[in-house]
Amino acid sequence: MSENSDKTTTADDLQSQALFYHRYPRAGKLEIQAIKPLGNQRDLALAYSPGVGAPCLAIHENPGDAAKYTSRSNLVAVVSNGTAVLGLGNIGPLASKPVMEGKAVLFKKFAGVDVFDIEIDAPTIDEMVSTVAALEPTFGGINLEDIKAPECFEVERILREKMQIPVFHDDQHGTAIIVAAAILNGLELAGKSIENVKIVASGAGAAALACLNLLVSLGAKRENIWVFDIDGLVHPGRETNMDQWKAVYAQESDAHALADHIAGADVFLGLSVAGALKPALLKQMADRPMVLALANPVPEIMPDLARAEREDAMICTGRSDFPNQVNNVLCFPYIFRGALDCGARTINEEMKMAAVRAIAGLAKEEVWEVPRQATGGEPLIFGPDYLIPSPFDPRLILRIAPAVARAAAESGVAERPIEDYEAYFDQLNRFAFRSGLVMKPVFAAAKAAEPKRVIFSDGEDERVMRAAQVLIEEGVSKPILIGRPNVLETRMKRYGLRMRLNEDVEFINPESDSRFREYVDEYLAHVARRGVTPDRARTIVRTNTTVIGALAVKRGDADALLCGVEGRFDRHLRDISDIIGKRENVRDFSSLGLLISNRGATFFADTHVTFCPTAEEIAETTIQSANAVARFGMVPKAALVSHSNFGSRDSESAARMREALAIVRERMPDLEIDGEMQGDAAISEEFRHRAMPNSTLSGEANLLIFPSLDAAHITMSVVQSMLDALHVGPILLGSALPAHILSPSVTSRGIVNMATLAIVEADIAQKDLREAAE
Ligand SMILES: NC(=O)C1=CN([C@@H]2O[C@H](COP(=O)(O)OP(=O)(O)OC[C@H]3O[C@@H](n4cnc5c(N)ncnc54)[C@H](OP(=O)(O)O)[C@@H]3O)[C@@H](O)[C@H]2O)C=CC1
Ligand SMILES: CC(=O)C(=O)O
Ligand SMILES: [Mg+2]
Repeated sequence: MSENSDKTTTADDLQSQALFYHRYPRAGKLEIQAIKPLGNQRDLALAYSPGVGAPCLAIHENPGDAAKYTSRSNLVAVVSNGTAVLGLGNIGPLASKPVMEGKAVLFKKFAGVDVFDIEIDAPTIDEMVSTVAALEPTFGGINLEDIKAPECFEVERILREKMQIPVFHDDQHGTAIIVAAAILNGLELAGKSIENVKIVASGAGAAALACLNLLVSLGAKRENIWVFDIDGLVHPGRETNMDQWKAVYAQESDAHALADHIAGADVFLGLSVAGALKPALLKQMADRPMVLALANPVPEIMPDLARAEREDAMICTGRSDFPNQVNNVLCFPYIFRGALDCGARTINEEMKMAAVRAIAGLAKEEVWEVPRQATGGEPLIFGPDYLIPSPFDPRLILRIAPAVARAAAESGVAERPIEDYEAYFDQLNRFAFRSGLVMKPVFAAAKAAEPKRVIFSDGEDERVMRAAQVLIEEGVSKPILIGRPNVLETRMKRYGLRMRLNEDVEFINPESDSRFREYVDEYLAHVARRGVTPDRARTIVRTNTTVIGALAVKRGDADALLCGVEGRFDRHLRDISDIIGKRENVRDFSSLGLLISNRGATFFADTHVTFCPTAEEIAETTIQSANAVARFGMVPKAALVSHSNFGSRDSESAARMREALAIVRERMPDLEIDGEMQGDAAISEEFRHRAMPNSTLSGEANLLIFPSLDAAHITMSVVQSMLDALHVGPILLGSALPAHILSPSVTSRGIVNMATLAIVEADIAQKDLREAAE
């Protein structure tokens, strides 16, 4: 089978999967949701007549109040007349709807911006302008989409003049911003200057001309730019298919084919149609050429064909299945986020330039938490295959939105300039990383903590190494990696990490460490009477990195241990138990899982250790869990959950939960707790009060204690999947010194969270020890 037929099969698969994706389980990609309660007569009276009259009159008196009382300031219209839909051409407004719904989803997911997609049957400039201008009362901004050139230029110009809210033609300016960022970074790598490069553009439409205009304002020379459309070279005196916007780039020549002018080009900019660049032409381009084949969904040249012709080319497409996705999705959600948040009246040149700089700069920062599919699994390090950030980089919003809002304020177009950029950054950070709010007090405590040394058993794992880099940069921890130094060095280089062995990060080499003999002796002291011979102990201490890490913590060479990225939970727990042991007065270990979702933070116990705990063990887990919850700066509210609701069943497990409640009440009288109760009663006070009006638990429980490991683990994993929640944990409870067993699916961010928590635990443990000694 040839390479081409493989591609065809893949393309066919994608088409049918895309149809399925759009059709099931419900047609389309989005819905509208209410964000205020509407559960009773009172709510109805507030949301609708008569209450709704109050905000209406307030807005009538002061139109600015629309930002306070309606969704307008977070609402954007994605408007298309369907005349240039992707590279599919003039397929009309109805057929454009999947693209516009798609843009709406991207706005929402990537930047929290609400969108109504509006497909209008308005093929002329006048129809388009009068329809869109009339929408101003509804929206905080207008994103024009897939409107063909040259009409789009006039539509946008007139609307910008008429409207007091941002009007932004995404295919022009969103594309131009990303293209500019990619080209600036690519030229930097090639050691070329924008003033000198030759640019050949295929396409003279909305996207291509806007890109060229922005490149010119960044220093590119008009005389170095050659533009081609359906009729070939845009040149003076051409009578057909010309307009004033193309004419700006007209170049004198008798030869009118792209093939006549590609020689020596440093940049090919394709914003036209599939297959517009013939592979053989690449041979004539300059050294280290940039090939931006950005037509969607099929580019001007497929990257594998381009690569086959030119090893040294830097290749970008608009697609997510190749490296360097130059697509306006990297821009439009965030430029609108920044513009809406400061009440910008427009999106001006200063704001666009701020976005270019923010995106170009982000590509040079270290990457530590971005899905790899986008680059086919290759490491994301600034270079020819990583000129711009991945669309999934959560930092895009953090870099672009504040830069845009600041530029809006400085250029005088912000109605509500951001007053506190630090608070604004925190707000965006919470959106980008849902764990932000919950983890904030833990990070603050870890930064202030004295003990800093977290030892990582899986020191050679990429996620661990990336997490170590972040921990160093954030000043949270001084990581110790268990790993072979040559492997660590090679991987640091491969992942583009700045940390240096022995300078920023210590290591223990399992194959050779001067402390080996002492570690073996220490290990034997713990396990000699359990059938472990000295020979076996030597082998274990050389090969089992959890044992090495636990020994380091036990001996005071490290303050906390993180292990478990590979291997089974119970085996890691056995090693921790053998070497570090249990805290005084604790019968057994247990574990706590934290889920963070849009609904907030909820803890689940015991998710990993004891299959069917006794009442005594449940009580112990509850008390330890409540103390752990308090470390997050939260007041624990515990529910002992069961199939039984306050004595409604007399089963063995319900009785165990009741017994556990009595023990906890005696040992920790201040804890807000009740049970046994069903899951819905734990979450809803209303349900709880129906069964138990005098419950000693108020509001929503944030700590759910289960009667069995099965129940805890299954509930947590189902809730996590259904709510798309972030998991922090498992948090090991009962260890004499801080140690946690990560799960094999943990992310770098998850490791950072757990290491931070371990530092705080180490700090508390060491303070307790000092107090006890005084
Ligand atoms: N990656 C990204 O982020 C983006 C990609 N795009 C892609 O860019 C392309 C153009 O979009 P847009 O500018 O909005 O559309 P327009 O309709 O405004 O422009 C299309 C341009 O392509 C030209 N063209 C058509 N066929 C050929 C050909 N065979 N050879 C050379 N030029 C040709 C047209 O020529 P003529 O002027 O003679 O009609 C026109 O200038 C689309 O494929 C779109 O998907 C667009 C925006 C963003
Ligand atoms: C990406 C985009 O907006 C387009 O291809 O039209
Ligand atoms: Mg588009």
